[in-house]
Amino acid sequence: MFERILVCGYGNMASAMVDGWLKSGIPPHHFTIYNPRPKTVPTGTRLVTDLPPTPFDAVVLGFKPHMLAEMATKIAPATNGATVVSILGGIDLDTLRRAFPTAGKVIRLMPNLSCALGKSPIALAGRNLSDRQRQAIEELARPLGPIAWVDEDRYDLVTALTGSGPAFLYRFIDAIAGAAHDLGLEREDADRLALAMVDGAADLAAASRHDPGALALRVASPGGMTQKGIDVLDDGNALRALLRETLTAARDRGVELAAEARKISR
Ligand SMILES: NC(=O)C1=CN([C@@H]2O[C@H](COP(=O)(O)OP(=O)(O)OC[C@H]3O[C@@H](n4cnc5c(N)ncnc54)[C@H](O)[C@@H]3O)[C@@H](O)[C@H]2O)C=CC1
Ligand SMILES: O=C(O)[C@@H]1CCC=N1
Repeated sequence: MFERILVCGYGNMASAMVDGWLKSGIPPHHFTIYNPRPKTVPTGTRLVTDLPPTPFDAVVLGFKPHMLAEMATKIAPATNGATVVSILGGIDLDTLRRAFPTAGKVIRLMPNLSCALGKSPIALAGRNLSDRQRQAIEELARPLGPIAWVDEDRYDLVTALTGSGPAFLYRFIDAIAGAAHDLGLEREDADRLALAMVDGAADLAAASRHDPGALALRVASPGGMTQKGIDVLDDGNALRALLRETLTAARDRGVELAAEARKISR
């Protein structure tokens, strides 16, 4: 169990994680938040703009990948013997280990913004972990959403699907509402209706014993309206091909980020 947790970099993602942890009942005094620019942090957590000399059980890396080299030097003392938990897109375990040679274990943890609700899929990767270490990581990750240990060779793909995925889905919601507006709905009404539709449809799919492919068929009456729309999405496998391209581009950027970080950390 990690009790002294340092969160380095407190932006969109790290703050969503802290919100999720606090909502799950972890006491706020477990968290020290290190951000050079003062921020509003949840009551009971400690905000520092200089690193304290006290030891930590876990250090969460919540800054941008390109800052790794600079941050590794800066926060090295805090990582001594601690478990380093990285949410940095693309950055692999070897690079993290080189950046934090005195850390206990280094772990990759890929969340998304739904952490704040405890509903983010959490991808984990780490090496040579004892059962106890694995358990401690899982205990930290579980309040944020359902966890999955992932082989590192698939980690960037999983990141594209679950870490970047909300952005793709938000674009879809925006696009379907925009399309309805183009065709005559007030934009505000289209936005509200599209979001409510996605909310209900996702809840239903999560609760259903049918997979989304089968659910689509339950919506589409033969010869009806929905099927005509599905035919457009399916024409030439258009939607699937577009999403394959989308995931490939995101995944491959992870490979580039890793290569850039390797150059710097040598
Ligand atoms: N935004 C998202 O949905 C997801 C982001 N990630 C990862 O999370 C990390 C952070 O991304 P975001 O939260 O989106 O970025 P962000 O820009 O919102 O947050 C970065 C934070 O780092 C802070 N920072 C800047 N210089 C610093 C320094 N010298 N020391 C400590 N903190 C410093 C900034 O003030 C800011 O609060 C990235 O590595 C990204 O790959 C991973 C999964 C999803
Ligand atoms: O865009 C990024 O690089 C990060 C990784 C997954 C989501 N945000």
